[in-house]
Amino acid sequence: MSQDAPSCFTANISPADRVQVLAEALPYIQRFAGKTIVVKYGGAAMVRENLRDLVIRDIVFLATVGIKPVVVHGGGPEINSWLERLNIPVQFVGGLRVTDKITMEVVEMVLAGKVNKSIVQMINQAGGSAVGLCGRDGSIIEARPHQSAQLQPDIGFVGDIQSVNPKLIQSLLKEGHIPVLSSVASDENGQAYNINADTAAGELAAALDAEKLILLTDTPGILLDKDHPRSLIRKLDIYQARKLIAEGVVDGGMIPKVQCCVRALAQGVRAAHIVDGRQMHALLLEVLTDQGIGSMLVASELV
Ligand SMILES: Nc1ncnc2c1ncn2[C@@H]1O[C@H](COP(=O)(O)OP(=O)(O)O)[C@@H](O)[C@H]1O
Ligand SMILES: CC(=O)N[C@@H](CCC(=O)OP(=O)(O)O)C(=O)O
Repeated sequence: MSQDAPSCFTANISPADRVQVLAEALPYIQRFAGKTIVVKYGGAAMVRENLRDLVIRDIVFLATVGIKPVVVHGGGPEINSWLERLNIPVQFVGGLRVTDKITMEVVEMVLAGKVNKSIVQMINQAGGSAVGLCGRDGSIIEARPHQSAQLQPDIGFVGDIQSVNPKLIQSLLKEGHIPVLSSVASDENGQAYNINADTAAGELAAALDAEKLILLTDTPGILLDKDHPRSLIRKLDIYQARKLIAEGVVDGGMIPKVQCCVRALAQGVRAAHIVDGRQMHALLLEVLTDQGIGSMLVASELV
């Protein structure tokens, strides 16, 4: 066994058990083969090296068995670190980065450049065929100023999504590539905008009529009490999700995640999942097991 072999093959399990594991995954592989799954890649799964390798391999695994993963990535911490190096202030309002002209340039260089290309390289090295894009490529995402920008003009070039044109992504999927998208987009005049990566993933999932939207993050999922990991809510529908936001149970960075799941579900995505990217093989556990992991949001509990 080579040193690079996936951990599930170097773990101390017998060949018979390995075959058993694959046999149990088969019904899920058959169920999702040919279906699109949008993965928001961020949080610890992107920052910690050991987890990064596993997530990348999981993505390549899904593509290899005929499922169509589309990766939308974040990179907030990487942007922060470059802004600090350049002595540019880092500021957030309501979870969104205040993005003036120079910050926008750094955001684009970091997200569409460094982060995007390093994910592409890792996927290719793991045996997949990744194509890196940002919202500007093929006019995939058209942006407009964030809706609160009129009220808070100094939030700068933060964008909302005006429209999504999924054609380029669909042709890449057809050819067996793994699209990797950063959430930089432009408006009709070519002005660049910085869009929250969760929001971009949700809208893209809707435009692609995806089977699943999976958001990898740094918590077990949606918690009833965010300080108690055991208070995980396993399944909820749009109405319950909205209620949790209104009651303040869901706050901070979890708000845009839950909101983008709700919007994706309302537009026809079959299920949205908020899962713990710190857990090894979180993606495969979500897609290829009955119980899944994390929180699953559906349009209606009755479905
Ligand atoms: N009800 C909740 N359940 C889980 N996390 C919550 C909840 N409410 C607020 N949060 C916060 O949301 C954070 C996740 O959002 P964020 O840090 O923006 O994630 P990412 O960096 O993966 O995009 C959690 O670390 C937690 O502090
Ligand atoms: C408007 C806005 O805040 N954009 C985000 C885009 C990147 C992102 O969303 O990255 P994470 O998923 O790692 O947080 C930012 O500038 O940080």
